[in-house]
This record gives sequence, structure tokens and C-alpha cells, in this order.
Amino acid sequence: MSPQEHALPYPLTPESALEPPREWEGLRRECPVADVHLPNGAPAKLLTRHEDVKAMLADPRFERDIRVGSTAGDAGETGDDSADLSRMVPSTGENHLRWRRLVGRWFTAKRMRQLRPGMERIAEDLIRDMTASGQPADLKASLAFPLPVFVICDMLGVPAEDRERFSRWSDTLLNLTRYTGQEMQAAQREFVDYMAGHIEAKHAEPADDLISALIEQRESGEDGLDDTELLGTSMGLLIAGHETTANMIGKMVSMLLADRSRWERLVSDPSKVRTAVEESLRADANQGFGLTRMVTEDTEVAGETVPEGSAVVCSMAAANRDEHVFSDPDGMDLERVPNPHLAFGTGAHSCLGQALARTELQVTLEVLLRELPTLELASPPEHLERVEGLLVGGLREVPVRW
Ligand code: HEM
Repeated sequence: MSPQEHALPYPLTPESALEPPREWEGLRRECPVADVHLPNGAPAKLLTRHEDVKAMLADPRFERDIRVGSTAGDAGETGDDSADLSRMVPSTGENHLRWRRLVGRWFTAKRMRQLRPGMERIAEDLIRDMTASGQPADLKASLAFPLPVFVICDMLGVPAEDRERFSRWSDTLLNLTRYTGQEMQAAQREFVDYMAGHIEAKHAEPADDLISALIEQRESGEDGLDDTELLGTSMGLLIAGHETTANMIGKMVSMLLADRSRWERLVSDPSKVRTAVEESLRADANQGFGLTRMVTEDTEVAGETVPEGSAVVCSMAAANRDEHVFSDPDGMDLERVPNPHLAFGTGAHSCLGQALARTELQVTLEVLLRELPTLELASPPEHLERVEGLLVGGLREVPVRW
């Protein structure tokens, strides 16, 4: 029998939205380099052990190829790749390093501290609006979806009155199945026109935001980003940072409320918020497709040769439950330290916005614990539904009451 004849269909389906697929544990133990076939029929290798996923994500022989993921998911079905991050920001070689150096300089701990008060206000306002509309409410639509896009607007220096437009553009660019190709192109054109005008305005009147800082870097004679790169960076950050964070807020709150003793412990001791956020990132079994890579030469993984040209899916979520690294991996230890989870990837492409994402998750949780300590899920956790077919995993709705 050829490997593909016994290949598992990928992605694997769990029994409920917050639970891991039951195959993970056996794969990690007995078949760490598993043959799978992707939704478009293409063969791939699936890695599930922490050691292998971590090593491969950092190995330059495993080249990033997000087309492997997108042809397996929605983008391939619509034939549209306008939301392809690799087209917007340099994704390989020296150009990628330069881009990361220039943009990454802005994502410092000091900057994150400065952004906190603004994030807190955004969270408080959104929670106030949610409670004013009555219960039960969908926490995803009321809080998780708008918060990260409003934060990205603040970061780019976009005025508050334009936030709703940003939400709409982001929603259109990311929801490849819900909108037609024409609608997506129209949204992209509007976004590009808006940002081109915004960048021009920042040249004339710089302020304390990422766009102004990047313009200043260039104007001070440093090797900076030109206006086209600035435009691509703005769109890339919106695409990379919105849906990921929005879904993670929804999943984090759901996981913490699914066993309400977790929530109660945090209400009585909010100093555990940081470790609880890390543990939620680790325990998230619904991270989406996983990171896809293309192998550029024959490479040994877990004693097996992965041939050149193979597509490889690195499941960080499966790796994050590896019993060789995490004790009681299927439980949630809200004080787990250290917590070497791989939710933000690792290596040259690891999440550039991870300090921002962490701050958003921490602030959202802190404000929720303070403002709505009686929060609970309005339906049993096993009734929560996953969003299907997205590269980024999430829940359709997060119904809550308080
Ligand atoms: C909980 C929220 C988030 C999660 C789980 C997440 C996860 C990830 C992961 C796993 C990668 C690695 C992709 C790869 O190796 O191919 C990545 C890359 C990236 N993320 Fe995030 N991310 C989050 C939020 C954000 C935010 C808020 C931003 C910025 C606004 C952001 C910006 C980026 C960028 C620019 C990259 C590409 C880095 C590169 O290729 O050098 N992410 N993210």
C-alpha cells in the first residue's frame, strides 16, 4: 500500500469545538511524520511533536509557502489570493530580514505599555455597549472582533471615526468565502486608496504612530520603507493581526468559562492573567490549519527522510499538547511556568505582532474580569461551533450572559 492510500484526511476533525482531534496523541506517539491528504487532494506530511515542529519552523530548508495552506483552504476554492500576506510584505531572504528589523523596532515592550491605556478604553467601551444591548450577547461580535481592528487603527494613526470602515475592509479581505471576488477587489481598492491618502497626510503631519515612525526613519537618511512598502505593511498587519487576535479572544474566554472554576480563580486573583493568557494560547486546540512549509532538500525528521518538494504541515496546536514537554497537557494550569508553547510559531517568521497580541489578550481579560465577574457561557461548551475552512481557527459565536 502506498503512503497516500492510508493517508489521513486533513484537517482532522475534533468531536467538539474546544477539544483536540483524538488522533493527535497517537500520532505524536507512533507516527510523528504522518501522511495526510489536503482538501484539494494534494499529499502532505503532518508533524505533531513539539520537538519536530519547533525544529522545522526554524529550519531554513523548510521554506514558508502559504500557498500550500491557501490552496488547501478557502483561497484555493475561490481562486483568489488577494489577502495573501506574502504578497504584501517581503517574505524571504534579505528583504524579509530588513522588513522585520524596521517594523519590529516599533513592537517594543515600552510601546506596548504606552498602548495599554488606549486598549483598556476600547475594551471598556465595547463591553459597555454589549451590556447595554442586553443578554445573552455574542462576545465575539461585540468585543473580540472589533477590539483588535480598533487597536490596529490606533497603531497606524487612523482616526476613531474611520474604524468601522477598517472593520468592514478587514472582514471582506479575510472572509474569502462570504464575499465575491468583485467585493474583495472593491474592498482592497478602497483600502489602498484610503491608506495612500493617510500615508500622504502623515508625511505632512507626523504624529505618534507606526506610519509616522516609519516615514521618519526613512527621512532621517536611514534605510526605511518606501510608500508602497508602507501600504503593504499596513494591509499586512491588518490581515495578520485582526482575525488571529479576534478569534483568540473568543477561544480564550470560552476555554476559561467552559470550566467556571477557572474564571472564578482569575476573578479572585487577577495577577494570574499573564500566565492564564499563555496557557490559553497553549491549550487552544482550534488554531486552524497549522503552518505549511515546502521542503527544499531531503531532510531527516524523527528518523524519517522527508523528501525534497514535500509539503509539510506543522501543527503547533498538536505540539502544544505534547506530553514530553507539558505535564497534564490536556488540562489547563493557569499558572504554568515555563510555558514554551508554539502558538506564535518560532524562527525567522515567528509572529512579529506577538507582544501586541499578548497585550490585547491580557487587557481584554483584565477588563472582563473587572467589569463582568459574573460572566458565563450562555450555552454548554459542547454546543460551541467552530468556524470551518479558515486558515485561522475560531468559534462562530461566543454566547455569554452575566
Ligand atoms: C493571538 C493572536 C496571534 C496569533 C496566534 C498569531 C500567530 C502567528 C503565527 C503562528 C505566525 C507565524 C507564521 C509562519 O511561521 O508562517 C505569525 C506571523 C505573523 N504575525 Fe501573528 N499572530 C497573532 C497576532 C498578530 C498581530 C496582532 C500582529 C500585528 C498586528 C501579527 C503580525 C504578524 C506578522 C506580520 C507575521 C509574519 C511575520 C514574518 O513572516 O516575518 N500577528 N503570527
